[in-house]
Amino acid sequence: MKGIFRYFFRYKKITFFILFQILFIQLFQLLKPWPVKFAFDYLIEKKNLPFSAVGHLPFDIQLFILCASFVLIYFLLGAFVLLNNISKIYFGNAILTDFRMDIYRKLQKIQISYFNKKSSGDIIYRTINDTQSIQVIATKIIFPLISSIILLFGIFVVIFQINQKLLFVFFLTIPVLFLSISFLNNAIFKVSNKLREKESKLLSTVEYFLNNMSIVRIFNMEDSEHKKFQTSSSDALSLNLQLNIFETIHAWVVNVLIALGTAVILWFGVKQVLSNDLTIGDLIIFISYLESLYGPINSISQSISLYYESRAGIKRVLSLLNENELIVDGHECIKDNIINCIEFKNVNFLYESNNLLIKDANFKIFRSDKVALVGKSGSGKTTIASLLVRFNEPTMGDILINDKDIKEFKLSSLRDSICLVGQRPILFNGTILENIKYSNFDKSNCDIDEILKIVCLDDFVKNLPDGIHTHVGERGYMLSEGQRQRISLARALLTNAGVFIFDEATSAIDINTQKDLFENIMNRFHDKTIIYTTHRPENLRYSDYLLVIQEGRIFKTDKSNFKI
Ligand SMILES: Nc1ncnc2c1ncn2[C@@H]1O[C@H](COP(=O)(O)OP(=O)(O)OP(=O)(O)O)[C@@H](O)[C@H]1O
Repeated sequence: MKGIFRYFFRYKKITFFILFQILFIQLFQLLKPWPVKFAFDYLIEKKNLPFSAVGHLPFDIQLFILCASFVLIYFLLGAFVLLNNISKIYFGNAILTDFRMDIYRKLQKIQISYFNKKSSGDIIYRTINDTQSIQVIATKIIFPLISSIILLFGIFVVIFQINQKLLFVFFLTIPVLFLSISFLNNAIFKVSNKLREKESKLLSTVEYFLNNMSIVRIFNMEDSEHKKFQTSSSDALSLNLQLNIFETIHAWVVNVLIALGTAVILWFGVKQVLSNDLTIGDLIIFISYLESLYGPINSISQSISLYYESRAGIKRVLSLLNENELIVDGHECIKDNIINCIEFKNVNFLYESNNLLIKDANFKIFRSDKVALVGKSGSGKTTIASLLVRFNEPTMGDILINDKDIKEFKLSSLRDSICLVGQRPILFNGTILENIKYSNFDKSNCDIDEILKIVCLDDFVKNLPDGIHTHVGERGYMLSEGQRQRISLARALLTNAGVFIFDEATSAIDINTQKDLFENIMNRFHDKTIIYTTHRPENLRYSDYLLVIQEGRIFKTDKSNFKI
């Protein structure tokens, strides 16, 4: 929990402002029944009010002042509550935003392999839902708890001053009220937690169907998916019903308990009034305070349940924040994105709990080399590519860029200089142009038309009704896989990187187009270093030499000596 208090300290001023408002709100809460008390104990008894400033004024003026102060108390109370709510909403949202931003920044720094181990749903849930616990802790636990303690304390002080004999009734009422409310609150929390689980299950059922629609249809699983949805829906419905019943019972029990407490106060109070130990006005204050006991007691009981619930959420978020599979940023820049030499020095790599995948890799790649990285499926080609852009770190050994440890370079500079195009093209829901321009277009030496020609997309784009402004749909699904791959390539080639890595980036493109594409790229970018992985023998010819991965070992060989 300590980890979250620093977020509170960031907003010290507003925290004190809220505490100041709470103090005034509780003061006005305590003052609420007092004008009525003075009306009964003084004016109705034809006595002057016991305040020197107003006690000598005519009766009507005194009555008017009493009525006006009654209205004024409610007016000021409302104004402070309004101010307090606005401040709390601002405060809660500000710390929530900070908390989420820290998580998001952290996510951007964690090694990519971490995300392969975790479900993305879990990470999204932690980032969006679990983080809300900090807002709950601030606005629904800490501040209400402070308000309730102040109010309870104030009530005790006032009652103690008026009549100590009746204080025992309060002592009796509070534990009974607290235990009953806590019992019911617990039941409500349990049901509402279950309801939330069911609702999130409902959401994942729909999400699963949307993401896997074709598989569901191919294997005729519609009925089974529909059943899953139906079960979660009816579970959610019955839990909703239970929740409403519990909430109604809660209100009912609280009202009855307060009525019981009031009855006891009336019993003893009336007797004391008759024996002149208590005034009618004091009795009114007692009854009014008894009613206002419900608010703080309910709030304390809710705070306890909420605390346990939020603690679980906060723990989950903090475990993400404390994740140490971090990629630490360096300080150096790669001048003009020029990489003269990439060197692997005794590099070993293994994914957590797997066998050593890369064993003692030693090789150098020089500026403008064209390198084919080959090896059978699962041999570690993509892994080598991911090490070069620091998506993952070597388990042992060093990667040197221009004779310096890769870790010394700023990640942004490294990734400006080495551009990776992965196996699966990733497009956004936008136009072809927007997708291509996602890269650092302003720094490019090429223009869009030239790049479209290089990746053999010019004719295709020209024939589209909206040309380059055609929308590609969600994840680019309105295009073929080969077209998506070529847009991904165009996006990369528009950068001013010194090294391009194409990880089977043309695997879905037909052989003839692929040939033109490779030739175009090798001609236009002859001065750049190009590393590409491939399973197609005909692609080897574009390389100067091969890097072959075999059983974890990497060796350099001439393309004529190698057969895929
Ligand atoms: N995040 C991960 N966690 C654990 N193991 C992984 C992870 N990513 C890849 N692997 C394993 O590492 C090995 C190498 O994977 P990699 O993707 O580098 O192979 P590849 O040579 O590129 O294969 P392909 O030619 O099929 O694309 C595989 O056995 C794979 O199962």
